[in-house]
Amino acid sequence: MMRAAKARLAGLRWLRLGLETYVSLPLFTLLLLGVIWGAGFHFIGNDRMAAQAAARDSVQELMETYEAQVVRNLNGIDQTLKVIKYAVERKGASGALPELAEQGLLPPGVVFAVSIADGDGRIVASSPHSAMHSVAGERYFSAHRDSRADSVYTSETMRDAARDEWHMHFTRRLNDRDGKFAGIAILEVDPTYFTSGYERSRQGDLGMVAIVGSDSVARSVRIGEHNSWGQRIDLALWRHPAAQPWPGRLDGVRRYTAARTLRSYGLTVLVGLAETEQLAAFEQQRRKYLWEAGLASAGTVFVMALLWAWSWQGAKARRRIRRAQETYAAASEANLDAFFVLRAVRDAAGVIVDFRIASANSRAEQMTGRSKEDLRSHTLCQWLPQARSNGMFARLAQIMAAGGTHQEEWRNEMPEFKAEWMYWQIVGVEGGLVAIVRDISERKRDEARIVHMAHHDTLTGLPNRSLIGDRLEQAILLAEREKHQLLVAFVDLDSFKLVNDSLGHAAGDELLKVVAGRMVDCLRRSDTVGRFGGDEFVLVLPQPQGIDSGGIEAAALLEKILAAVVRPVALEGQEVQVSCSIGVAMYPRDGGDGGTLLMNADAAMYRAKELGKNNVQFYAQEMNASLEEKLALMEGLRKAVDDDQLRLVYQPKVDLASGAVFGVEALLRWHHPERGMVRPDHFIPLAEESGSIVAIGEWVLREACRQARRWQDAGLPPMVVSVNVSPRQFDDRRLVARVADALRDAGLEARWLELEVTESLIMRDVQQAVDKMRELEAMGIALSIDDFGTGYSSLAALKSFPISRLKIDKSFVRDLAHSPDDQAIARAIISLSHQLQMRVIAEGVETELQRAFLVQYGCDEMQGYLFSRPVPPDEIPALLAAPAAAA
Ligand SMILES: Nc1nc2c(ncn2[C@@H]2O[C@H](COP(=O)(O)O[C@H]3[C@@H](O)[C@H](n4cnc5c(=O)[nH]c(N)nc54)O[C@@H]3COP(=O)(O)O)[C@@H](O)[C@H]2O)c(=O)[nH]1
Repeated sequence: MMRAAKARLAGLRWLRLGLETYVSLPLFTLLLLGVIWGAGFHFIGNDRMAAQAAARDSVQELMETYEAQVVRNLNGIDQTLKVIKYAVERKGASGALPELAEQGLLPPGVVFAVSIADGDGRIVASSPHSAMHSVAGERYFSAHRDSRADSVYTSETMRDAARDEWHMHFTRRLNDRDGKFAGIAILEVDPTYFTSGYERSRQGDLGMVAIVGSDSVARSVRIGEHNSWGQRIDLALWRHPAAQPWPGRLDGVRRYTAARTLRSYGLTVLVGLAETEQLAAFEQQRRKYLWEAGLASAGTVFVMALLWAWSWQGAKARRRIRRAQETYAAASEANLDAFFVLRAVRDAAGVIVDFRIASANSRAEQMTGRSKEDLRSHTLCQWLPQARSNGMFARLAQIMAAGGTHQEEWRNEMPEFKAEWMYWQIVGVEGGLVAIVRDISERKRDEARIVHMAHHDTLTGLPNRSLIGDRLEQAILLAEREKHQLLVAFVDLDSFKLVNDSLGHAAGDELLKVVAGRMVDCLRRSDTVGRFGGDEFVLVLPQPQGIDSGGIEAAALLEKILAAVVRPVALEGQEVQVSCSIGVAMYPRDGGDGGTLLMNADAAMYRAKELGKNNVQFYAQEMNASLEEKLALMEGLRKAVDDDQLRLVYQPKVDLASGAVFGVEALLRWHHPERGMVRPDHFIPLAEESGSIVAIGEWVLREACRQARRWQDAGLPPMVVSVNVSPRQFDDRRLVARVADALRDAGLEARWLELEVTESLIMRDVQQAVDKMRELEAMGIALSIDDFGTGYSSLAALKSFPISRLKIDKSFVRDLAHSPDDQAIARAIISLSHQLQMRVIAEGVETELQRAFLVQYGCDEMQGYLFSRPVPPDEIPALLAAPAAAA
């Protein structure tokens, strides 16, 4: 089966190949050439046979004529000899010739010479007269003498003593009355006499006539104008002439020949016509035929070559098109785009009136919900009637006229296509168009999403910094044109960091979303609220109501925002409360451009923070001074370490049970060259913000370790030195290495160093904090939690930390004597610490009441002005030497 199918396919392929003009044309050309040359050679053959037949007829005809002429001549000669014989026998030799001459019976002497020889061979009479001589030695004489035959003897062509010219002798025997030999009558004839009838017009230049004796010696031969004699001619060859010409030995020329024997004279007459001359006309005709066939062949080949080249180009083009079609079909089927091949439908005037759908691929079926057959059975405007009204048809017709490739994107409103956004590429092709159509709805949605994301904050969905800038610029332009004012407010959440650090980022994010929603609810649609970054928001209020009348309404709106933000938010199962500080700048009063307005609103916001947070401040010029101050401090901090402006003071830590100092906390001081002493509260947050805390923290660590070593070297009892570690320091990947370096360089054992980290710091990323703290613990370093109670530590998390000490924040200690809440908190922390097998220390202990309360509830240690303020290192030995504080 398979083989049969293969054979059928191969047959079809050959048939198709055969039908290709570029293949059949050469075959047809060969056939035509065959016909031309076949016909040519056929005609030539016919003409050759006719020419040969004619030549043979001519030679026969010539034979007849020449034979008759020769016979006539010979008969005349014989007649003359007979007359002479009669006259001699009647009158005797001397009287015969004059009488014959007188009677006019002698032939003309120009051609013939007549003589009579007696029985001894002596010439006894002659005409014209010749010298007496003897012919007794001649063969013709002896032949008659020896034979009684009464016949003519023909001699060879010869010359003799009597006559110098070549001549033939025709002789007859003379008898006396008794019948005895009495001599001979001789008639000498010029041999050319027998060939003088040669007609050049009939026989040509190479025709031949000859007479030959029975001895095969030629008596007279004429070929063209040339006469000769004496040659030996093989009469056997001549007597059986072939139908075809043959080359004679005389000159090698091929001739048609004929021969007749004249028995009574012992002669044979020969005629020959040269083949070249007889067939000359035919040869000319043959050449003409060959030329004609050659020309016809060249013409045919030329025309066919042109046709072949044209057809080859056509076949190549068709092959290219077929391959392109196959490629197109395969590609279009595999393509994710829909393909439509459209053929222009034109009216009688050639104007495009519609497009026929010539083909479509599978994707087109999916996109339109119609089968390919269904699509193909429609024109474009039958299928999409609205194509005429929505400009689609006109556009296609225009592209058809312009040619080339066109691409466009458009929002689809035609229900026939299942796509919201579409892209098409239209390519003009011969007689129509190819439309490649793609559903780009998804891409458009992505683009819109990306544009939205580029201009909106992903967390809150509010405009981001870039869009806020745009909106602000737009609002400024509008305000400038309309001569209105514009309000720009910088909103910063208070204590947001605390929430973020303690409850984690997810809770912080949730808080930001809630706060953002509340602010949006407070504003008009024409206002903008955007997230500037972190916990900072910006409000843009074009044409704020009431600004002109003292800003009462705008202020009320901002107060409303303050109130909305401060409302508690439920996060992680607990209620969290944050406030916000708002700074306001007005256009055009506080700035003419967006950058200035934002900067001034930011300065106002900082003033709001300084003034206790949770309030609104309108920008005043002097506010920028504090901003400048902040920048100046940051710049100064960067140089503080190198310029040796930092110092450490140490505050003792006292064991409540023994009253002994067991350790000190290192506290940083900055001796500013111009400002004097700057408190850590002022510069630590700036150092943290600018990143210089890492270098400063390392200096503190090294200096504290060196100081502890100095004290030990000075003979003081070894004690633990506590160093505060800020969040940024703690996040430093090299913290552990830095600590190890500081200990090694100072020569201090790790057990004399304690690191204090805040509760909020370690609760940001519990696992990372645990890992790092375990590394430090492994080195032998103690860890304590500073400011405990201000954050949101979970019991489970606390248990996982390698902490040896909790420090009750001084905010709970301050009112410990009077505040039942603080007392409860302090008691709870003390109890919790002990349950977790940790020691607990209270900071900020200033009074005996506070100390007494702490002692009563089991607090282990204390730190505060009650025992000592932070002091320079050289004062520590004296404090250690003082009597132990009363328990
Ligand atoms: N990361 C670092 N933080 C540091 C470093 N040095 C200090 N700090 C932190 O700065 C904050 C302010 O410190 P400071 O002004 O030194 O105040 C400390 C004490 O002077 C003060 N204190 C001590 N006893 C009392 C008291 O009885 N009453 C009272 N009103 N204040 C008192 O408390 C501060 C110590 O607090 P704490 O660290 O929580 O123990 C402060 O937060 C420092 O931590 C540093 O090198 N690195």
